[in-house]
Amino acid sequence: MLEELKQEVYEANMSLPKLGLVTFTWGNVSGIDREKGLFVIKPSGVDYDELKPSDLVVVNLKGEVVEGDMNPSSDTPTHTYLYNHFPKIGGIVHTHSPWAVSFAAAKLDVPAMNTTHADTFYGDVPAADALTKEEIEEDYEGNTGKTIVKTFEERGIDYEAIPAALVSQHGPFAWGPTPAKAVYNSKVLEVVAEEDYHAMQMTMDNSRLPQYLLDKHYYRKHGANAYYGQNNAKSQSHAKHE
Ligand SMILES: O=C(CO)[C@@H](O)[C@@H](O)COP(=O)(O)O
Repeated sequence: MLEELKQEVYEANMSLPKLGLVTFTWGNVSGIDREKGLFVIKPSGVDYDELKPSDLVVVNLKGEVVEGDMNPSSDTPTHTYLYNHFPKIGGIVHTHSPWAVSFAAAKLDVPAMNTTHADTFYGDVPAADALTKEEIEEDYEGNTGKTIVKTFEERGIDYEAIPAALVSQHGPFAWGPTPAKAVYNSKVLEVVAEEDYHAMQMTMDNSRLPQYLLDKHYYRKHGANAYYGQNNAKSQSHAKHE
């Protein structure tokens, strides 16, 4: 079942160690077949150098395993929630990449401080609200997806214009129309998080790009009426820093 999607998701998973985004077995990539309502995800705890396309687990949008001998990633409930609430995404990546995790640990947005950021993210990448003790005890992974979606809804952020979020004290989730694009967005996030950290240390400031420069770079890559957001879309987090 879904052999082509398994190959695509396998290749996306294997690009994570090549891009320096994962250590050991940390991280996972999934991809969805929207017509079938099924997604494919990395099995939990499997070393990347031992992973095979046939190991990937097929899961439905209730989070139930429909095919696979291994346990799906422990983050499957988060992927499930995001696929159900962000209907235009086709792939999701979770990593523990160190610079993005540093911002997650500090519960800080990754600010849109440079044009590399603006080429991919139309504003600050938000740190989702930290889960309460009750939410963690109730369903940590499921509520992780919920806090990401709730943060985007409350802050009025277009999930296609800013295809990533930080889960406080855990790490980044990134997404896109395909698994490969989700991996690309995950890597850009790690690069700009490191750049921001150094800029903030040197200037003790986290100043933002002016809106016109954010527009110029973002829409140069995505087009005036970008699939990703609308011409005048402003992430709430960016608007407040103008
Ligand atoms: O952080 C955690 C577990 O605490 C996970 O995101 C990470 O180890 C990846 O887990 P999986 O191997 O995908 O189950």
